[in-house]
This record gives sequence, C-alpha cells and structure tokens, in this order.
Amino acid sequence: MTAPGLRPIPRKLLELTGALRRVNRACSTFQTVAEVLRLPKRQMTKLAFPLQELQRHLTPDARLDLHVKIFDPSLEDISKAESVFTATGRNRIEYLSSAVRLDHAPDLAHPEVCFIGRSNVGKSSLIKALFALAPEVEVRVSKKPGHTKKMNFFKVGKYFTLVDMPGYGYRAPEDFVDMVETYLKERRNLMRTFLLVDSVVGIQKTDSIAIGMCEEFSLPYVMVLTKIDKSSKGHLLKQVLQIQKFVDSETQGCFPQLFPNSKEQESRRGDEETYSKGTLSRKK
Ligand SMILES: Nc1nc2c(ncn2[C@@H]2O[C@H](COP(=O)(O)OP(=O)(O)OP(=O)(O)O)[C@@H](O)[C@H]2O)c(=O)[nH]1
Ligand SMILES: [Mg+2]
Repeated sequence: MTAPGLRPIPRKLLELTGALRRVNRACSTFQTVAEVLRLPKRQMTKLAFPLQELQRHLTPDARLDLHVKIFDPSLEDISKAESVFTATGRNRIEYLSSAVRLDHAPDLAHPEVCFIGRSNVGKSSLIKALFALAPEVEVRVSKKPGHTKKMNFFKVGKYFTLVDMPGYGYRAPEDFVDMVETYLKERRNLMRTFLLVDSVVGIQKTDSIAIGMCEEFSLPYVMVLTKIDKSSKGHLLKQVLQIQKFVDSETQGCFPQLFPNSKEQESRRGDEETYSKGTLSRKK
C-alpha cells in the first residue's frame, strides 16, 4: 500500500490548507488538516491514518485470511471532507432541533446520517470533533453514560443532516426503543448509519442487537471503533482483527472498512468509566 505521506501534495491542496489556516478556531483544541500536514511525517501518519502503524504487525497470511481493509483516504480527500465540515457564510452548519419521536423529527429532503452506539461510547464526542470548525454549534458530551436523551438534528451545509442519537444499554432513555428503532426502521432519507463500538471492550451484547437491527432493516452502515487512544497497540490490533472477521462473516449491510477514531491526541489521562451490562430492549 502506498504510504500517503510520500505522495506529492497537489497545488490545490496547498492553497486549501492556506485558506484553512485562516479559519477562526478560537474555541477549538482540534487540529485542522493544515496543521496536521505541518507535523513530522511519522506523527502526521499516526494521526491521519491510525491503523497504518498496526498494519506492520500483520503477517501477509493473516492479512489475506481476514481481508483487513485499512481505510486509506488521500490527503486531498481528507481536506475536501474538512471543507464540508467548515462553517462559512455559504456553508451553514447549525443545530436544527431535537425530537423524542420520529413524527417530531424535522421534515427534510436532505440525505441524513446518524450515529448510534452504547451510552458513553463517544457518539457526541465524535460529532463535536466533526464540528470543530463550526464553533457556533454546541454538542454536549459527558462522562456520565446516558447523557444524550433526544435525537439531535444538525444541518451540514447543503449536503446532509447529521443526527446524534441517545445511547443504548446503561441509562438509555425509557422511550429509546420507540424513538431510535422507529427512526432506523422508518426514516426515509437515512442514507448511512455510523455504529460506534468502544475499542476497549469491543462488540458487546447490546451492540450485537443494534447490528441485528441494522441488518434486519437493510441499512447501509459503517462501524467506527472509538477511544483508540485508550487501547494499547496489541489490544487495538486484536479488536480490529476480531471485528473485521465478524464484519466479513456475519454481516451483509456493513461496510468492510472499519473507521478507527479518537476524540483527542492528548488524552492518556483515562476518564474513570464503567462499562455496563445493560441490555437494549427491542419492540416485539
Ligand atoms: N479517551 C477518550 N475518551 C473519549 C473519547 N471519546 C469520548 N470520550 C469520553 O467518553 C465519555 C462519553 O462521551 P460522549 O461523547 O458523551 O458519549 P456518548 O456516546 O454521546 O454518550 P451518551 O450520550 O450517554 O449515549 C466522555 O467522558 C468523553 O470525554 C475518545 O476518543 N478517547
Ligand atoms: Mg451523547
């Protein structure tokens, strides 16, 4: 596989990074692509392509057996994606509304994407990171599981709507099933579901129920591995292989590539979190 850091950086990209540098990020601690590109190559690769480092630990045979597909966007693609999430006068990124029932959800023609996962897995944190260049948008995160109680809708320019969901499992809202299962089953403009799995504990029973739901409703979905800063390399590798194997053999609608994610580079401080065995109840 080509090491992305070795590719010459196209002129357009350099112009874009110059423009990005001027973006006002007063409230943000996140790094822009422009800043990441200025880092030493090894650090840059680690941040932009976190699984690439792990790939070296896979023997060629194991790679063939498990069909491990590393997510490997070009730097130009990453920059384009960043511009989608950069708020400007022409690209408005804003909170729209919250709903506890599907019939209270905004009636929009735009394609929609939603983020689901166990309570505390890092859904709101990931969305907050995506909106780092839209400082007007407030996304609330908390170390207490069950913080997000409603479906929160955000407009991302003219492109799509993004929905932050309450978590399933421990301290899930009482009306979770009516709210989220109905949404997943009936939301017509739902184009992609991002299912977040905690890299520390891997796929749990409640995740399996959610995966079953995505399969049953024939949703195209993507698995995101969160909190990778909290796992050792060895542990992360084990989780990646296990999940990749599961996706290959047990799922139809899941995209083959796994998206590793960490909300922060500086976090090694390790929030005190407990992982619950709460179950996701399902409507019969
Ligand atoms: N170390 C680390 N902590 C994270 C990461 N992502 C989220 N967290 C922490 O995990 C906790 C829960 O994060 P949230 O984003 O609120 O989780 P959620 O999935 O939205 O939770 P609910 O709204 O309760 O369903 C917070 O303390 C975050 O700071 C990560 O990548 N690394
Ligand atoms: Mg949340």
